[in-house]
Amino acid sequence: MQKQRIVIKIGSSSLTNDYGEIDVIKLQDHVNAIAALKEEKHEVILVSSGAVAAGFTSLGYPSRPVTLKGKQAAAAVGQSLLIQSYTELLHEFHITPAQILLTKHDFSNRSRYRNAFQTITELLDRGLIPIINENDTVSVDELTFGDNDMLSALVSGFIHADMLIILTDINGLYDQNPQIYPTAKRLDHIEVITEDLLKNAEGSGSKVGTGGMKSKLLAAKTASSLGVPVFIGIGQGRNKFSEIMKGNGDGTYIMKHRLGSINTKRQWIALHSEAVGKLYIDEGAEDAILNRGKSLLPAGVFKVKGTFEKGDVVEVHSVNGLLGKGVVTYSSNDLQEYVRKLHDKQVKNKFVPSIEIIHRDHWVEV
Ligand SMILES: Nc1ncnc2c1ncn2[C@@H]1O[C@H](COP(=O)(O)OP(=O)(O)O)[C@@H](O)[C@H]1O
Ligand SMILES: N[C@@H](CCC(=O)OP(=O)(O)O)C(=O)O
Repeated sequence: MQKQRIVIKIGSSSLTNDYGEIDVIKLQDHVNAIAALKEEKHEVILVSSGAVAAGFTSLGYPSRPVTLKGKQAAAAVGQSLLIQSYTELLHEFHITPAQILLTKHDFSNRSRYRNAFQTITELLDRGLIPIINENDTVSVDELTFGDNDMLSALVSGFIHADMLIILTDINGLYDQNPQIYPTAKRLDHIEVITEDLLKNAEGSGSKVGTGGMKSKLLAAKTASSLGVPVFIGIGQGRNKFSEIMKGNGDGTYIMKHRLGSINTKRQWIALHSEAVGKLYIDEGAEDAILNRGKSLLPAGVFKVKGTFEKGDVVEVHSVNGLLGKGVVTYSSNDLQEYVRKLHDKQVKNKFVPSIEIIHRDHWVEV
């Protein structure tokens, strides 16, 4: 098999037991399989949960804490225990891991986003295994990724992974929660994640996991929209990841065919940037940018709202509502002036330049 770049997300339930301890047998199995992938020269990025689950016992909690300070303190303890265990086990295979703790801010800030990308790429180029987790100790509720399923989807899009493997405690997605409906059927392959599938994936998971199947599906939807095929399921033994990559995994494959990957800048605009203004465009401009792949020109803009600078991200609306987001090449002041002149019959014909306001490469539809 050709060299592939694989993101593997391992949930708390696949790393720890219900008593807040790292399950060394489970961990050893993952490490053996990662080492097998490395032997085959694949690049591996691990998104590992388990910090809270591995740390709460040392803090004297009887079960996974529910308060923010409890979870953050547990993560501070558990994260170092986890990395220590990974380091020791990977060392047997002469593999060095590198810990990366990310916050949502690292994605929303364009230069931090670029830096994270460069660091991960450098680690991969040098043969290391980045082990990523959310920086739980400093992330507060409204500023979190939600869960590591979503973090793994964002990471896999961001580094253009060939596949995202979400390893969990169940062999894939069922048409209903199998814990409640014993006749539920496993879905082997899906292309589109429908509202129905999401509704039937609600319901709690293990005592140590956070998101349940629904969060995995939402993550798969994001990864899929970024052109990354996803596997959700289980596996055992040294060859579990290579078997999953070959299509023989015990779980659900989610892949859309004919989808190319989306470049990192457009991913950032779509998923992480904050729009600071709004442009309202007419039907001709809507057709040009949505159906004809054109850049947005000033002639189609009839209203500018908000204060922004050249290089900021703005929303674009038409009478049909929000169309997408893009990076503007004008400040709001210049643009307002430009649009005013353009629509002023007195000066209209004297005003010739027609430089794009949003270049097509810096535009994403919602
Ligand atoms: N439709 C469904 N198909 C499969 N699993 C489901 C479904 N609905 C709910 N679940 C639950 O989701 C759980 C997996 O989520 P979770 O325990 O959070 O995993 P992890 O710790 O690996 O992130 C399963 O064990 C199962 O109980
Ligand atoms: N960042 C948290 C994990 C959050 C999370 O999404 O957990 P899980 O549902 O087990 O993948 C931790 O390390 O405990």
